[in-house]
Amino acid sequence: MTDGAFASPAAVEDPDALAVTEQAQGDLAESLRELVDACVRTRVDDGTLMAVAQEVRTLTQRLLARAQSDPLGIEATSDGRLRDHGNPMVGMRNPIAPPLAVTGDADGTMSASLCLGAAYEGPPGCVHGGMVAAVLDQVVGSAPAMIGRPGLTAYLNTSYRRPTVLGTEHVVRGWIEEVDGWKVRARGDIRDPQGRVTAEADALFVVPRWAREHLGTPTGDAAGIDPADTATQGPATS
Ligand SMILES: CCCCCCCCCCCC(=O)SCCNC(=O)CCNC(=O)[C@H](O)C(C)(C)COP(=O)(O)OP(=O)(O)OC[C@H]1O[C@@H](n2cnc3c(N)ncnc32)[C@H](O)[C@@H]1OP(=O)(O)O
Repeated sequence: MTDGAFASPAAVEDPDALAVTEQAQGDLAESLRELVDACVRTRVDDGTLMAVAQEVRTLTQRLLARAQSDPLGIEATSDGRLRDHGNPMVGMRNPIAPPLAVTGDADGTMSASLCLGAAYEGPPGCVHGGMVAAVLDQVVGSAPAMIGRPGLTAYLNTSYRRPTVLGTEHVVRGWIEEVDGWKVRARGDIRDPQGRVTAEADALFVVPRWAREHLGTPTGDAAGIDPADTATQGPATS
């Protein structure tokens, strides 16, 4: 929920060099997304499958020649923002991530376009329900983060109204319903190209006690939004 929502407290040493590294990291992850999609859909012969598997293992060893043992956590990036590049929904470095590009409107509504392929299939031709919930978790949870309250999901109640179809552009939105101290209740939905809701969520995000002293008072840093102003606002309906 933190992806780009906060400025780094420390200056980035060499942003130009870091931008080059990020470009290479992002390109690697994107090439692996293509590989995953090809892995699911390929119909080549058994010999080719075995040969490719061996080649992939060789490539894996090249990457592991220098690798950290811990997960990525949150890092300062070349644009001076804190980002979680390992995040499985938005992470630029994570081939499992679609990745979602979440942006905020002036009224605090967060949105992202969503078009998932064969690797995310649940019911035939449709997005897996767990993936639908994860996407909503991410986009809805980014709304509290944008007002300085990057909470963990306490609950996420998801209603599935229609199938979310693979290979089709959907719009995901999240917005704040109510702010109560460090607790933020937020809602969101996914709509198909006809504007029909395929899934919607009602969620509570809580900034954990261990994080509150580090955050101090909510900063509203990323959007300059006063939580009091957004507490009763929903999104513009379309
Ligand atoms: C820098 C940050 C990093 C932020 C980094 C963000 C990374 C991205 C995360 C992506 C989204 C996820 O996947 S999050 C991962 C999935 N979620 C989790 O793993 C969360 C696991 N649960 C927890 O850690 C905890 O239970 C918390 C944080 C939710 C709350 O624990 P706590 O901090 O000790 O506070 P606690 O006193 O228990 O609760 C605080 C208030 O919230 C209410 N509350 C708590 N849970 C619920 C609930 N399920 N339903 C209703 N209300 C609830 C309590 O009644 C209380 O209200 P009152 O008495 O004050 O009125």
